[in-house]
Formats: sequence, structure tokens, C-alpha cells
Amino acid sequence: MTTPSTDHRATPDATGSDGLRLHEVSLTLGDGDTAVIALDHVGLTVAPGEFVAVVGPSGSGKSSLLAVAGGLQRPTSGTVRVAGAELTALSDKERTAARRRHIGFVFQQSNLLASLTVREQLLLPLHIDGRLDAAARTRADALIEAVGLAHRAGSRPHQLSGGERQRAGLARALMTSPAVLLVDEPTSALDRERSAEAVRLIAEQTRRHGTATVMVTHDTAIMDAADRVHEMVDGRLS
Ligand SMILES: Nc1ncnc2c1ncn2[C@@H]1O[C@H](COP(=O)(O)OP(=O)(O)OP(=O)(O)O)[C@@H](O)[C@H]1O
Repeated sequence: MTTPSTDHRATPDATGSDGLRLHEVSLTLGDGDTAVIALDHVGLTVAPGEFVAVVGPSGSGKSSLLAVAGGLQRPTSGTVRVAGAELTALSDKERTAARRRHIGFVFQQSNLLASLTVREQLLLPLHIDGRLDAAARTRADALIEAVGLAHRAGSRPHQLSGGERQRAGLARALMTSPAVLLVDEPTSALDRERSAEAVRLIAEQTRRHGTATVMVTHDTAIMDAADRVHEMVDGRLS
């Protein structure tokens, strides 16, 4: 099983700061007495082609880290650079565009659109960007095959199992060959064999396309597959 080699990533900027770079990132959630420091001066650099695992107890800030790294949430302070662009300096509209182009998310809830088939889910981001061509359709079909959903390409989310939805979400995230891939424990609804396959696909994407990958996990097999493992405790990353 291989992934096609279409590569839409941004070229590195003049300083070569491709990949993902968080500098002194803090995030406070809530306010007043209920304020929580979800991220506390976090620094993290993930080079293109690097696969980083993040572990840590519940509530330690792992989801917050992915949300900020992916531009879904603005940090209270600090900077986030993705593919050479400073996400934290962009307007909301620019950040959304950068996110669609450079960042792939695989979250626990796969956030598939109810009305679209698996194949349409993969094609939608390219359609929105006006980049839907024959090569994109070929890549979509290859990825659907790679995650073992060829027989489900025409199915809508309600017709899929939890594991199948996760695999569809993974294929969608890989569709644009993102510069940065952010994965939140994708394997919880997958059996052991499927889980190993998903991790293999993510690792292959990382190496082959020079993607900077961060995966939050509790799975020791994933930690073994990663280049580095960081631990998150009380909003701090070590
Ligand atoms: N909207 C919010 N308002 C206030 N506090 C929040 C909010 N969302 C999360 N938190 C708090 O921020 C901290 C970090 O949460 P986060 O979801 O990032 O942790 P996590 O490590 O991903 O946890 P889990 O492993 O349980 O998913 C926790 O203390 C959480 O209770």
C-alpha cells in the first residue's frame, strides 16, 4: 500500500522555517475564578518529515495544544508558525485559508459532513480551493483504498461504523498532503490491525511528503513509531 505523491505543500520561507514551530505559547481558558492555564509557555518544533508523539494525563492540555497548533484556537500569547507562515499574525479569514491548505486534522470525532459520501468528503477541500482536477480524484480514490474503504466510497457517515468514520477522517486529512498533520488518538475505535495500519499510513505520509506530524496518544506502539515523545503535564511540555 502506498500513497500517491501529489504534493501541494508550501515551499519553505526564506528562513527555512518549514514544518511546525510553537514559541512560548500560552493559553488561558475561561476567566475569573474559573480560568485555567491550558498551555503554559509551550515550545515545540517539528521539522518536515518528523513524527512526534505527545502523551499526558487527562486535562493536561493535549487537545489545547493541537487546537492552537492547527490555528483552531488563538493562543493567549506566543507564536505559531506553520509552513513558514505565522498563524498567530493572520486574520481569522487568512488563518482559515492557511488551515485548509497546510494543516490536516484527525480528531476523535471525525467531523464528517452528514450529507456527503466518503469520496465527496475527500474532494470538498480541493473543490473549495478550486484545485479539484483529475489528479485529485485519482489521489482520493487511492487514499480511500489505502484506508480500506473502497467498498464504502459512496456511503454517507451514518452508514459507517465508528472505525470506518475514523479511517475516512484520516484519508480526508491526508488528501491535501498537509505540511502539518495533527492527530488526536485516531485509533481508539479501531481494532489492533486497523490501528497499526492507520499508524503506518500516517508514518508513511510523514516521511514521504515531509509532513510535520504531531500525534496525541496513550498507545505505546505509537510511541515506538514516533521520532520523539513529549510529555504534557499541567499545560507544560517536556
Ligand atoms: N472551554 C474551556 N473553558 C475552561 N477550561 C477548559 C475549557 N476547555 C478545556 N478546559 C480545561 O483546560 C485544560 C486542558 O484541557 P485539554 O482538553 O486540552 O486536555 P487534554 O489533555 O486534551 O485532556 P483529555 O486527555 O481528557 O482529552 C483542562 O483542565 C480542561 O478542564
